[in-house]
Amino acid sequence: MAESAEIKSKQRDFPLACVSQLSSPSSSSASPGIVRLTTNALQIHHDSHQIALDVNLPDIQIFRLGPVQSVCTVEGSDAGKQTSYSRGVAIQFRNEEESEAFHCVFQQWKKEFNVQGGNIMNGTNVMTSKSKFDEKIEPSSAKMYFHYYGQLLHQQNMLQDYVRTGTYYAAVMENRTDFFGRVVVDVGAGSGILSLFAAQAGAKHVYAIEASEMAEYARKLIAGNPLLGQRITVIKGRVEDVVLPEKADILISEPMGTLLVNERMLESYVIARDRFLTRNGKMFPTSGRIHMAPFSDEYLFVEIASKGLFWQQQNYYGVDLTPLHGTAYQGYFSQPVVDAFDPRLLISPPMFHPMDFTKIKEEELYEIDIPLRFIASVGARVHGLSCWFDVLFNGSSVQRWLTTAPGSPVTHWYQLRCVLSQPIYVMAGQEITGRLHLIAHSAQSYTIYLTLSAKMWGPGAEQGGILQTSSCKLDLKEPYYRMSQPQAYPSTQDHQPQPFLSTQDVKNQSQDLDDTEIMQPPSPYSRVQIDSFMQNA
Ligand SMILES: C[S@@+](CC[C@H](N)C(=O)[O-])C[C@H]1O[C@@H](n2cnc3c(N)ncnc32)[C@H](O)[C@@H]1O
Repeated sequence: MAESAEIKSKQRDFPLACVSQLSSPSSSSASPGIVRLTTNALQIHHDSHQIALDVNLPDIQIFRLGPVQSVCTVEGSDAGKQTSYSRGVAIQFRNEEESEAFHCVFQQWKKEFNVQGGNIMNGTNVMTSKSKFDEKIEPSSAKMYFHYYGQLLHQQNMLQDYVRTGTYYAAVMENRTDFFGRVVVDVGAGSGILSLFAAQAGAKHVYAIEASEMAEYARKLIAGNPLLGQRITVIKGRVEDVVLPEKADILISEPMGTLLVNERMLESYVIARDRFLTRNGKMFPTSGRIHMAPFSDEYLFVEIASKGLFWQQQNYYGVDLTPLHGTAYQGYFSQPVVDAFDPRLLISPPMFHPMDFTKIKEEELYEIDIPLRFIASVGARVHGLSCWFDVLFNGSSVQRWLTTAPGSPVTHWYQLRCVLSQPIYVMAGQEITGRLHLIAHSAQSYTIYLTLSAKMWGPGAEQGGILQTSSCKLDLKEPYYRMSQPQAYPSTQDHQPQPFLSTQDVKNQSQDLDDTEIMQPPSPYSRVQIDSFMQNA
C-alpha cells in the first residue's frame, strides 16, 4: 500500500529512513489506511501535506487517515534535536484537503486529551476533564465492575450463554447487509466476540471499545484470528472517554443487565450512539422491552420469610436476637430474586415498558417510572411482580428478538422477581394496579420501589371495595440468586419473541425434564390460563 518515499519535515530536519510497510509503526494488526501510533511522547510536525510524528511509549492511539500518499517509519533517536523517539512515522497526504481533515481530528484529540507541547500529560487516553462516567458512578463500584469483566471466566459465562451469543450471531449474519463494508463500533467489546462477528459479516472496520483489562485478551483473540482481526482495532478505554477518528455506520453491543437496566451500561450505549454513530446509523440491539406480570408463589414467599427466623431466637448463646428480627425480615425482602421460574406462576397477562435505544435520552434512564395495570386471570395471593426483558435487532433483512421470558430457553439473565412482604389477595377478573419506580444509583444499579394494589371484593364493594396495598423497596444491586441448573428447554431461534408457551407446551416440557431439572414445583395457586395470555400478549 505505502510507497517508499523520501520525506523530510521542513520544520525540523528529521532523519527519516523510509520503509514501505504501512503496518510497520505498530506491533499489531494495522489495517490499510490506519496508522497505529504509540503516543506517550507524541509530537507532530506539519508542513502542508507532510506530517512526521515521534512516538515513544506503547499506549496506542489510532488515527484513521483515509487515503495517504505514503507513509514512512524510522527507528532511532533524534538526540541532536533533544527529542528521543523509538519510532517515527511520516505521512504524506495526497492533497491539502486530506491533510486538513487529519489535522482537524488531531487538534480535537489533542484538546480532549490535554496534549501539551506534543506530550500527553496524563500518559493515557483518559480525558483530564471529569468524564460523564465519573460524574455518575462511584469509583469503588467502577473498579469492582471492570475488575469483574476483566476476568476471562466471566466473559466465558456470557459466551456460554448460547441463547444470547447464538442470537447475536444469527442477528448479525442474517443482516450482513447492515455490516458489509460498514464502520462498526462494538460498545463494551469484552472478549471481542461481537467485533469478530461483525468482521465475519464483512465490516470494513470495527472499533472494539473495552474499558477493562479484557481489552488485552480481546487483542490477543483478535490477533489470533488475523483474517478478521486485520479489520478490528481494540481500544482500551471507556466509551464516554475515547475518541474515534471517524463516525460509525452501526453500533453493536450487549449492554443488558438484569431487568434490562442493571449495571447502567445502557447509558453508555446511548452515549456511544450520540458520540460515534452517524445520523440514521443502526444500533444492534435497536430497542428493548421490560415485561412485567404479578405472580403467585407460596414456596418462594415462605422461603424468604423463613430466612429471618434465625433472628427470632431469644437465647442465642444467652443473647436475645429478636430486636433485629424486623430489620432482617425486611432485608431479605429487599433482595430481588433472580431465577428461572415456571410461567404458570403468573396470575395475569404481562404488560411491557418499551425503550427505543435509537431515540431514548441518557437522562431518561436515570429514573424509570412505570404505571402498572393488570387483570387477574385467577384468584390467588399475589406475592409480587415478576420482570424480564427482550431486545430487538431490527435488521434490514431480518428482525430478530432475544428474549429472557419465563418458559423460553433460559439465559444467564434468568428472570427477576420483586417479592412483597405482605401479599395481597385477588379474585379472577379483578384489576391490580400499581407502580414500578426505578431510580438509578451511583453503584451502577437501581433502587426499586414497587407498589401493588387491588380492591377487595365483599363487604364495602358497593363503595368500591376495600383497597389492599402493598409496597416494597429493593436494591437491584443485591439480588438473591436462586437459580438451579438451567432447564433443558429446546432452543428456538424464531424471529418473534415467545414470552409464553401454551399450557400444552409447558406440560410436554415438564414430562421431558428430569425431576431434578425442574426449578420448583408449581405453586398450588398457579392455575393460570396461559393460553389466554397468548391471545392477549
Ligand atoms: C455484558 S459484557 C459484553 C461483552 C461482549 N460484548 C460480549 O457480548 O460478550 C459488557 C462489557 O462492556 C464493558 N463495558 C461496560 N461499560 C463500559 C464502558 N462505559 N466503556 C467501555 N466498556 C464498557 C465491560 O467491561 C464488559 O466487558
